[in-house]
Amino acid sequence: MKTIRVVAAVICDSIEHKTKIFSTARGYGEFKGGWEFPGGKIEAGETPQQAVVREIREELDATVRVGDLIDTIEYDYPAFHLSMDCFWCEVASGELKLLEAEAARWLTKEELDSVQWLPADVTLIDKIKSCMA
Ligand SMILES: Nc1nc2c([nH]c(=O)n2[C@H]2C[C@H](O)[C@@H](COP(=O)(O)OP(=O)(O)OP(=O)(O)O)O2)c(=O)[nH]1
Ligand SMILES: [Mg+2]
Repeated sequence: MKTIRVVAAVICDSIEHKTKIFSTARGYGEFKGGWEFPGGKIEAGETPQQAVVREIREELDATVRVGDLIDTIEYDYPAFHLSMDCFWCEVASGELKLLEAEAARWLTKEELDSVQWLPADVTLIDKIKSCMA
């Protein structure tokens, strides 16, 4: 099965004290309407961290500071294997604009289960919860 290497930005209000997490609903394609973390495919020659910064500029028009790796999610979709590096991030400059997503929410720990996550993200959510205030 083909593996696609993806990065995801788990943007929080403050990496030091995480009370809210930014999530978006996909605006197009097979998973349209599913909730996820902004990001996308790593391009040739890029580090995962560089891919995060590029993707967030492309999708949200803002610059993020990339913190620690939270987890690498390995998940088998019917058509491909997903390998996704998920990083804590904070907005460094600019405002988050929805250039591709159809909706976005800042979710508290209690609200994290209130959206329909993409299947690969479900295990990540528990890990995120355990790191939030
Ligand atoms: N960005 C992102 N992708 C996710 C998450 N969970 C999950 O299963 N995926 C899957 C959906 C897609 O098949 C793939 C990521 O691709 P993408 O569509 O974001 O890639 P991209 O931004 O480079 O977009 P494109 O040019 O290929 O349209 O990973 C997630 O939390 N964030
Ligand atoms: Mg994307």
